[in-house]
This record gives sequence, structure tokens and C-alpha cells, in this order.
Amino acid sequence: MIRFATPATFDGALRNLPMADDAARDAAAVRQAQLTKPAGSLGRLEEIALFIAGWQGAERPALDRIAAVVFAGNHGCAARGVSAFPAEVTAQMVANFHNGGAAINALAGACGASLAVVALDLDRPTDDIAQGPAMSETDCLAALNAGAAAVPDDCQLFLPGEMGIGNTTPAAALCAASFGGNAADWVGKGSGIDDAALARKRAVVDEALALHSSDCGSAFKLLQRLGGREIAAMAGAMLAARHRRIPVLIDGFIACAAMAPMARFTPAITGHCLAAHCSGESAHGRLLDALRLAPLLALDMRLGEGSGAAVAAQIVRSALAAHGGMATFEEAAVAGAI
Ligand SMILES: Cc1cc2ncn([C@H]3O[C@H](COP(=O)(O)O)[C@@H](O)[C@H]3O)c2cc1C
Ligand SMILES: O=C(O)c1cccnc1
Repeated sequence: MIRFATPATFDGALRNLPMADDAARDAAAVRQAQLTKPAGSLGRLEEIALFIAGWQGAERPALDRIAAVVFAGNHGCAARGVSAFPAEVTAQMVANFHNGGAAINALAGACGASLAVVALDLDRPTDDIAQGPAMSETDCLAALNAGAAAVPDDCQLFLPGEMGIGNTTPAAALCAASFGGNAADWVGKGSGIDDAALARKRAVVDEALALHSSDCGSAFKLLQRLGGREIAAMAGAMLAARHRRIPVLIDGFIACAAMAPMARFTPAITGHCLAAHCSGESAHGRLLDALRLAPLLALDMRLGEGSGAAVAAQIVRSALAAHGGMATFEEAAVAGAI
């Protein structure tokens, strides 16, 4: 299992990415061309099937084991009035996940995913990013490794999710520091804040950018200075999944923001990822463009927890059902194109 012993190990793992199995993808494309339908008529479902074939290394990929993991963390900047909810909701929602009562419990169940919850030092919020680094190097490494360790070895599709009151604030800061622009470009209404809170949130992000921008020369530094524990854990999990060639379905604004520092330095990091949806968070579309990902769905969801990924997993399931289950023209004795 991959372990990030030092910041350099993490940044090094990002420079040394395994690629998909082209032979398996090609074999899947040959099969796809023989199925009883006009070429291309299943649209993006065809592309999804080939994508999963390449990462699973199988002509007919399977989806028996989908793993959803919700990472939870608390944020010092929540004390700045940037969320519509109090910080104690993070721990209360973790209890709700354990009791089966959250949206992700229902939606993971509906798509047939296993669900695990990883709470990261909830009684030790990160520091306010407008005042200093969010975490120490040691704490950031611990979060990255907790993420890497949470990816089950045998899963066929990984769905990272998050819970952390205030976390759309560091997410916006990470986007700006990774892709340019300022708070006005990346800050949105998160859990549903009013205009006064929106102004406070923009100020926190602009102050954080001014404070840290001169020392953001690596993906690790970005995550350590401007991220949060659950955000770093998602980054570690998505990088670890890549090293095991496990495809990832990325959820909303915060999960995509966890990708931003890695994509800033290594755009190819998103190669094993599908974007589940475009969320209702105003900057998510811009973020998806920067990551060069086209979302599968746009349902005006703006929840997080991995909820959009769990819904989109049903699309992936449909893609693989068609790819693996259909008859070929020859098997069905149907005449091909003239
Ligand atoms: C009850 C509840 C459940 C949630 N589940 C996800 N989030 C989402 O909202 C938070 C981010 O929004 P902000 O930055 O405005 O705080 C994160 O916890 C995110 O996962 C929730 C938020 C609440 C209140
Ligand atoms: O896009 C998301 O995942 C999101 C948006 C707002 C609040 N929580 C999550």
C-alpha cells in the first residue's frame, strides 16, 4: 500500500503516475463495435465503459465492489462566520452517518456501494487559513495517509466524499491558488449562506491567498497551507487509487477542489477520474473546466458527502451492464450497417 512518508514522497508519487491498460481498453472497443446498436448510439455510456475497461484492465469490466468513503474534518475558519451552520454539525453528522440517517447512507445503499466513515481529529480543528497554515506538515501527511489507507484494495470504483462545516472556504482558496483568480471567482454560498456571510467568506479567502501565495510551490504545500484534513485525505485517497489503477468518481465542489492542487502541477492526475456531476455551488463549473472534466450529471445537488458520486455510480453501472450484457450482431443474427 502506498504511504506518504514525507512531503516529497507525496509530490513524487504525483510525478510518477501509472496509466490505464490500453490493450484492455482496445479489446473493449472491439467488443463495443460489435454490439447490436448503431455505433455511438449509447453516447457517453460507451466512453464510460471503455474508460473503466482501461483502468480495471478488463475487456468486460465489473462493478461488484463500489466503495464510498466519507472523510470528516473541522476547520478553524468556521469561527469566522463563513457557514450557515455551526461547527458542531460536523461531529453530529458523523454520528448520523454511523446511524444510517444521512443522504449518503441512502444513496450509497441505492447504488450498491459500501460506506465507510473516517473522522479526522474532529476535536482539533485546522487553523484559520487567513492567519497561518491550516496544518503542520505532520498533520497534513497524517491526513493524506488516512485517505490512502481508506481505499479498499479490491474495490472497482472509488467514491470519495466529505463532511466538514466551513469546508467550501478552504476549497475556494485551493481553487484560486491552484488555477488563478481571487475570492470573487471561487467563493459560493456553500451550505446556504446570506450576503453578509458571503462577504466574510470572500474576505477570509482573499486574506488567505495574500498570506500564502508566495509559498505554494507544490501540491503538498497547497494542501497543507490552504486545505483541511478531509480535503487532504480525499487527495491522498485519489492519488493512492491512481497508483492501484482504481477508477474514481469525483463528487462536487469540495471533492474536486481536493484534486486542484494535484492537477495544478500534474494535469494528468485526473486521468483515472470521472466527474459525477456539476453541483449547485457557483464555481463548480469553472473548476470542472480547469480540471478538464465533463460532468455526467447536473441535478442542482449541492450537498457533498459523496452524494452526487453515488447517484452517478448508477450511470456507470448502466454503462457496464450494456457493455457486458448485450449480444453482438453475430450472436443475435442481426444484420450490421450497410
Ligand atoms: C446538515 C448538513 C449536512 C451536510 N452534508 C454535507 N454538507 C456540506 O456542507 C458543508 C460545506 O458547506 P459550508 O462551507 O457552507 O459549511 C460540508 O460539510 C459539506 O459536506 C452538509 C452541511 C450540513 C449543514
Ligand atoms: O458541491 C458540493 O459538493 C457542495 C456544495 C455546497 C455545500 N457542500 C457541498
